[in-house]
Amino acid sequence: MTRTRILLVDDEPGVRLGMRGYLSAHHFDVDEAQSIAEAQEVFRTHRPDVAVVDYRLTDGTALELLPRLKEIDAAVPLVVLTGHGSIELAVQAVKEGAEQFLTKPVELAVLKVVLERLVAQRRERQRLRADQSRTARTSVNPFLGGSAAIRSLRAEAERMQHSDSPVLVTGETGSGKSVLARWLHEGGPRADAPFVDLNCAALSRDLLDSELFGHEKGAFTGAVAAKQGLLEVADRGTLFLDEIGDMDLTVQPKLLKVLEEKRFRRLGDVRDRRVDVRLIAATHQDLNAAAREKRFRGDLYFRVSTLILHVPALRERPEDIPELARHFLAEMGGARGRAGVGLQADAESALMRYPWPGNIRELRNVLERAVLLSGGGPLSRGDLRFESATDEPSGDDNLTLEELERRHIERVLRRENGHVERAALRLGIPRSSLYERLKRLGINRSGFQKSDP
Ligand SMILES: Nc1ncnc2c1ncn2[C@@H]1O[C@H](COP(=O)(O)OP(=O)(O)OP(=O)(O)O)[C@@H](O)[C@H]1O
Repeated sequence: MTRTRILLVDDEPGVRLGMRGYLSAHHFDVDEAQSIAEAQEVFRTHRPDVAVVDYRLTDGTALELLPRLKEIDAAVPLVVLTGHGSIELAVQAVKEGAEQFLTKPVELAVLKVVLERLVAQRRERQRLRADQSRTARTSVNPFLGGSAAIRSLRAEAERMQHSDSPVLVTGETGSGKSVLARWLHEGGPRADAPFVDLNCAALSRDLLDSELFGHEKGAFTGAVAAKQGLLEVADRGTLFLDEIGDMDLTVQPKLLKVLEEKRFRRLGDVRDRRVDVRLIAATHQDLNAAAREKRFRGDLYFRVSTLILHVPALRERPEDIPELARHFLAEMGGARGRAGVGLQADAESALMRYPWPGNIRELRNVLERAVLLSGGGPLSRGDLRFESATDEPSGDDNLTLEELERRHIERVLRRENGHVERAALRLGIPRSSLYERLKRLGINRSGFQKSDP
């Protein structure tokens, strides 16, 4: 459970001391301010979860302070304290944005309950906002299968789950990097705070900037209202940056600052805000090479790759495929009222031999299509339509060189509709040499010419 930060605004040091002592003993982190000016400064930089404001301050009243705090961050609940228990003041304070009104002397146990309730409501709102920023997903077990590769991934991931250091998840597209990131969050100490998921490749530089850091009203044309960035939404939780290798070079130093100083600035703002997030980044690229080639900042690379988890490609762990396939079939069959769709032996071995360039995502798609199109009963090899250009399982390891050569030439001829010159170009050999091989291998090129227009 992450600790709750409270800002106490009161001009009497004795009152602050009493409240601070009680709240600190009950696991709150307390910041203090004694004037309107100081309160704004501390509120902006320390990002409290709730602010408790005494009505009367040396340089004004809570009614002046509340709108200014709301302007800085409207999501933070405000509690107003007064020595004059007047309904009129309460109404005014609520109008100015106070969530709660308490009369002095405050019963500390009551204050604690009020604060806890406001914080719980705020976190729930944050969580809802975070849910909207990503496609809804349900928890998925990233370690299905018993291969040595997946067992060792699990052991490493378990060691990292309770750390606060950034994690870089590497692996081919569709191998389950996002699933692993979510698992790290859900089993870790930040699980009750949001998991915010942002794909750096999907957004233009400017959009990424304003999505991540937020902006102030008027920061650019069209910024008609201030907007919280996803960093703020993820405060206390986990920020998952997918495809970090595609993050624009101008945005990278700002992210580095967040990691090093736990501070950031909204676009158009003049001051920094504090934020506490755990970063998990994912990439299918070789980020180290990108850093060497200056396509990615070296200092950011070192920072995000403190811990690295590599998700193995599916073809490197074919023994896990039957279990994954059964998992998907049970899920899909259940959703379509066709419980227990099975796999025939020939289908299972075809799945295990196919190279899966799109990894688990592709496995899921192939099975989904097969379940939709098959007539019922266990799936056979004939029900499976593989997506890659090599529409056959490769099983290359068991082929002779001659057979491999034959298959490759046939594949290229098929792609080039039997056109020898183009096929020779693609194979990188002279046309005469391709004719010679066709003859030697007994391949009839006319069989690859498409008769359809
Ligand atoms: N262990 C798993 N069990 C069940 N489904 C999984 C598993 N791993 C991945 N998937 C599913 O496969 C698909 C791809 O997973 P995910 O998005 O995590 O991959 P990725 O490596 O992040 O892909 P990309 O590089 O394209 O972002 C998703 O639909 C996900 O639910």
